[in-house]
Amino acid sequence: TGHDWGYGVEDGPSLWHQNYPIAKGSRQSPIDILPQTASHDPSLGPIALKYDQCTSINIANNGHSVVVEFEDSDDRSVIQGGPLDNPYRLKQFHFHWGGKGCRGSEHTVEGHSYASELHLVHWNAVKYETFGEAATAPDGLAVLGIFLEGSVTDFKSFNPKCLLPSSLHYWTYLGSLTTPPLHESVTWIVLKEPIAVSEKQMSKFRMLLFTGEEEDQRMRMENNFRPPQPLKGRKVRSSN
Ligand SMILES: Cc1cc(C)cc(S(N)(=O)=O)c1
Ligand SMILES: [Zn+2]
Repeated sequence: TGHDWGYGVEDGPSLWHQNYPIAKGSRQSPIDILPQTASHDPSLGPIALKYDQCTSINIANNGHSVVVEFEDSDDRSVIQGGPLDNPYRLKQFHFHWGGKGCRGSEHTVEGHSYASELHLVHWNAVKYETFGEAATAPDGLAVLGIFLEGSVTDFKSFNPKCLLPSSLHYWTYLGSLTTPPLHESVTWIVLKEPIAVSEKQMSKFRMLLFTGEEEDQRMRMENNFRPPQPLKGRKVRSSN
């Protein structure tokens, strides 16, 4: 029942290639970002986020993370600009985090991990009919990655608009979903500036539970992050 993969010793990231051979593909995510080697591309314009009319539908523990789904039947909540050729529609957002301390993000910056990473997932509704179809297309998805670092502040609500840092400077590269099925369909846009969350908020993530094979095997949901994957010649570009 449920998924044939996880983050444990028996089913973790190093074993995913057994059921998902693309795990050893040429554009896998996450990666370790090296700011010095990221080529500054003046043709990369700013990203534009239109989340004002966003309508969240539900929040759920999908056994691997906490996910907030959005109504995506029209273009009311979209990301555009930057490396994207057209608007991509907000579908959901979710988080990855560690068990304690500052490990937990999926992308790293010169080997530095953050406590958590927020992924705002968008799909190319101009070229594709459904999210499922877009999720298997090389230009089908755009995921906005935002680092969360522990600090003693509070953040008010999960409206994605107020989850954004002050600067929208970013790195961008072509990659994949970071959990199975690991489709190589994602244009990653990772913001340089993290947002601050309090240890209290982080502890709330850690109270979420993975759904075990047997319902009574409720394991603590933590360390639901995949380690950095080989760059395999890819270029990471930096906004101005
Ligand atoms: C399997 C999967 C689905 C979705 C919508 C998003 C991801 S991720 N972590 O790459 O943003 C993974
Ligand atoms: Zn994710």
